[in-house]
Amino acid sequence: MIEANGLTKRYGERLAVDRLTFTVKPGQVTGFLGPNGAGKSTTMRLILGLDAPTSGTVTIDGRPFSKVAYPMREVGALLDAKAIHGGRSAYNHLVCLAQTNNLPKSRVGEVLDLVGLSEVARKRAKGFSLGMSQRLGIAAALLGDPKLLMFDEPVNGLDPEGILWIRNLMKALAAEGRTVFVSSHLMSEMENTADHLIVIGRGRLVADCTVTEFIDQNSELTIRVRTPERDRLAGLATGKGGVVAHDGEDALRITRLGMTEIGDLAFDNQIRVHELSPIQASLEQAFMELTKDSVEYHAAVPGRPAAGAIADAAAVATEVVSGAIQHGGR
Ligand SMILES: Nc1ncnc2c1ncn2[C@@H]1O[C@H](COP(=O)(O)OP(=O)(O)OP(=O)(O)O)[C@@H](O)[C@H]1O
Repeated sequence: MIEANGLTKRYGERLAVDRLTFTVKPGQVTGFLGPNGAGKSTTMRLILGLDAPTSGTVTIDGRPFSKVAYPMREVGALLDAKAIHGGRSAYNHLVCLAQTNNLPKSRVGEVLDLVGLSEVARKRAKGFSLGMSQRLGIAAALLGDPKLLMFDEPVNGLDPEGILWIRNLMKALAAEGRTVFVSSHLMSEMENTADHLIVIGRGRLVADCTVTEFIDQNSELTIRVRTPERDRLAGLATGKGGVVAHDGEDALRITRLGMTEIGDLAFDNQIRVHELSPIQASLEQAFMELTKDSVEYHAAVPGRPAAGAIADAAAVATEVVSGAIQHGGR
């Protein structure tokens, strides 16, 4: 279990991590989400003691990482896949790690098999593609058979087969009762992998909830109605407080009114309805909506104010949303 309490990291003027308090529990995959520059890697480095917090604490099973007696047996981490000695073979790289951490050499063959690198084990790591390096990094993380695993953007550089493989691996590790903490800036990836989500924006906690809660709290249900009397129904729905948009010649998209209300409204006014269907926003849309104000770099959009202005104005909105979610989600 990872417990962060008021965790804060400042680099000069930049507050990279801002009073983060959260718990990562065993037996499930916890997705750590946030747009680029949100503070995910910094938080992971703080957990692993690679950087010291400016204030606050973070512990692994109740102890700071520096007090963990056999680090590789307790925590396996993949932070930067390319941070390996390129002149060594994959096999030698893992053997060195095993020896310096008092782990049996036999474990090297096992993890190479597990990540599918046995055939290239004797090749130098500097010739490895990013995907192969990711697999080698995962092999190193698994070497000590640790009960806690942390992966920073593990699907980077992996092809679709590799992505599916790592997704299943993370789920299997969690099913064995391990704590699995994985960062990504891609909500679509986490939607398929994580049970629980910790979302940050500009270093601050934005959401701490299950995937289902996240969708429910951050996406508005839209109802699509197809009717030959589009404009009459639009007027009636607006009168009832609905927010209405046209969706082609004969259809509307309505929010703020439920499906039953819209159906009854049409029936009471003898309007024929040819389709009445719910459209739930995807997790990706919910995530973009929630964090749009806390991304570090915005691409310029013609006709819109400068990125800084948008980000500043909306940082306040993010705080409001954050409060609502944290209180509503528990
Ligand atoms: N060593 C450092 N010195 C100064 N600033 C830093 C340092 N490390 C990170 N930062 C800044 O802290 C903020 C958070 O960076 P971090 O890499 O933790 O974000 P991230 O969520 O992992 O982003 P990404 O998805 O792009 O990797 C950024 O503004 C970054 O520029």
